[in-house]
Amino acid sequence: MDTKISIDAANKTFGDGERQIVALQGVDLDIGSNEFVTFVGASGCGKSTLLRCIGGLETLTSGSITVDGSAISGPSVDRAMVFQHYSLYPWLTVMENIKFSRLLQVHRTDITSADVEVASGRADALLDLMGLTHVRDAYPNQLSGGMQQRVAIARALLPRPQILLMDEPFGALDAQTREVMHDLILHVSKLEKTTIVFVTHDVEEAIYLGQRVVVMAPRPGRIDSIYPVELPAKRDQDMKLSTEFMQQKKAILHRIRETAGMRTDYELLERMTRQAEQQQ
Ligand SMILES: Nc1ncnc2c1ncn2[C@@H]1O[C@H](COP(=O)(O)OP(=O)(O)OP(=O)(O)O)[C@@H](O)[C@H]1O
Repeated sequence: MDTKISIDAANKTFGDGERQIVALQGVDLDIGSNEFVTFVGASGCGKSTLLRCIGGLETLTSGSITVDGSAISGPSVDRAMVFQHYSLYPWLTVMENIKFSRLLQVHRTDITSADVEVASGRADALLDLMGLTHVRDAYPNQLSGGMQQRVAIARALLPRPQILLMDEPFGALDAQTREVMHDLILHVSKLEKTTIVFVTHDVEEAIYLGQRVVVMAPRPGRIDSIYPVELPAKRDQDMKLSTEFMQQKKAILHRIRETAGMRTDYELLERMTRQAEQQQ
């Protein structure tokens, strides 16, 4: 595997003393070039923290994260981030939102008008790819949630990032739109050879998209287990109905529940219901 991102003994703590939270402890992972890795795990197991550290939005307490062998020292256009909430500028049109970061840079001396022209051509191509050409002059509040998220993805892809970091990007979308977005992002990752690190709560989504599913565990946040996905590279929605898919989904869900120490005490619930009925 040609390693793109190397995470080595990564630790991250927040606060100190009794209030100290170990968000990440001893995380080791190599992510390959053009690999699509998905992260799942119980709430608070450090998924977003790890993603933010790769994005350079947080710094590790100890350990290191390198990209192509160089330690990261902050955010970079090579590592674009997409979050659950679209964070588009409501006063800018779709096209202006996509080109916003480029427009901000026009005063930089190392950016030529030719660069801006290339970016404009790429913005047109991305609009087309995302099926947004017909709404290029619309404002965000005139778009559906799925369309807004497509604008946010096009904006992230404009500088041709080598790495795309996605934190529950489709969490707020309905099931049908989410399926469309899955096939779209798989298509983009192949076309652009982007390395994608994707955090989700949806195990089905994690298996469908990922070449590997990393299960994290909480308190302290750490990698619990890694599941290679054996599905054919060219995904098809019907694969979700296959026995292999179902079995892997079941195994991962089971593992997440175990790591979270979650247990539904049905007996207690039944006793409480009976007591309440007797008191009526
Ligand atoms: N800025 C911060 N200050 C203090 N604690 C933080 C901060 N960011 C995260 N944490 C804590 O670190 C732990 C890991 O949080 P993180 O958001 O990374 O988990 P997560 O797996 O993404 O959770 P979820 O699935 O609920 O989004 C949590 O206990 C959280 O409360």
